[in-house]
Amino acid sequence: MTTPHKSEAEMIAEASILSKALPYMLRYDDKTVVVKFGGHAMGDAALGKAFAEDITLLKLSGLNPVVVHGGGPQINAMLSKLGIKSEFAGGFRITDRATVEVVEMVLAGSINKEIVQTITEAGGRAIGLTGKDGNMVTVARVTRTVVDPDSMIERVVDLGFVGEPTEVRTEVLEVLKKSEIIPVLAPVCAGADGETYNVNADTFAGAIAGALKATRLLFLTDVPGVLDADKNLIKELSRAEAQRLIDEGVISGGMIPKVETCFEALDRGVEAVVILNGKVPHSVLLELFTEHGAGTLITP
Ligand SMILES: Nc1ncnc2c1ncn2[C@@H]1O[C@H](COP(=O)(O)OP(=O)(O)O)[C@@H](O)[C@H]1O
Ligand SMILES: CC(=O)N[C@@H](CCC(=O)OP(=O)(O)O)C(=O)O
Repeated sequence: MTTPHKSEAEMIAEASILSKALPYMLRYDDKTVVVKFGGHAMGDAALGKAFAEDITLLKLSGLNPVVVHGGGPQINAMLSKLGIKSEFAGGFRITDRATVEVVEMVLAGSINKEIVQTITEAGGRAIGLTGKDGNMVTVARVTRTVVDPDSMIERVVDLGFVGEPTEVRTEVLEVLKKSEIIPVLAPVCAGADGETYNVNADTFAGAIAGALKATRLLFLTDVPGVLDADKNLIKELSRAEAQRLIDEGVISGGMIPKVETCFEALDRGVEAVVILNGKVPHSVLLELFTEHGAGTLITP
């Protein structure tokens, strides 16, 4: 392949674009950014490669990126292949013993290692871990209260082996921060009862970002951000508006734990959270290293 000849003006224009990243690199130098890569944003090899390149570039630029991944659609595909039925309540998968085994296999086994490998191919160094490793995240069993938007009747749902982080130990992540290695975390954790728990990846990312007092928590999903009833992007979302949209059913499904996590993470000391479209190539770089902030910004 031959590189097309470029004029001096074109080369200067390229250098000028690169130099525009400098103020952002200085702003985020040594800062922790937790990036949650949702299962809906994955699936396309080119997008995965662009994501891995962005994460590698962040680490080499002096930031401390921590990747948390989901894999809901991939778990669905494996469960249906195995003939196991699955249901959600309030955005959380109702998880019996057979399901939690599949969740661990898909998240910690295939998806985690695939992301690690893609980062390696991009020139970075990554290590795949779950909440169990280094006793990083312990969880307690949760139930979920679901409100029917038509009748407004509340019911409590037992979710089975679904956990909520109760304690986060950051030692391993602190060691990795000082190294060249990027942590890639799968939201599978142990409970104090010795059982394995399925943790929603958004909830897990929020707990990690809170414990690390991250400067930014980015949620990469498959929509431009939080949308209103007319499907328009909400550029900045307040706590009161989020609650109203959840109560009205405008925010539903997987967007509920995402939005709830945003506010919990801010309460724990995260500076700002952004929900953005991970289907846009290099969305992480665009969000952090350019002035083109996209998506829904959530600040205290
Ligand atoms: N108000 C809303 N704005 C945007 N997306 C919403 C809203 N309510 C529900 N959703 C759904 O939330 C989905 C994103 O959450 P989720 O399915 O958990 O994705 P991910 O795998 O990225 O975590 C969107 O694809 C959309 O279908
Ligand atoms: C309890 C619960 O719902 N766990 C999720 C874990 C994966 C996840 O959250 O993946 P996404 O980020 O792609 O949605 C699940 O079983 O689907």
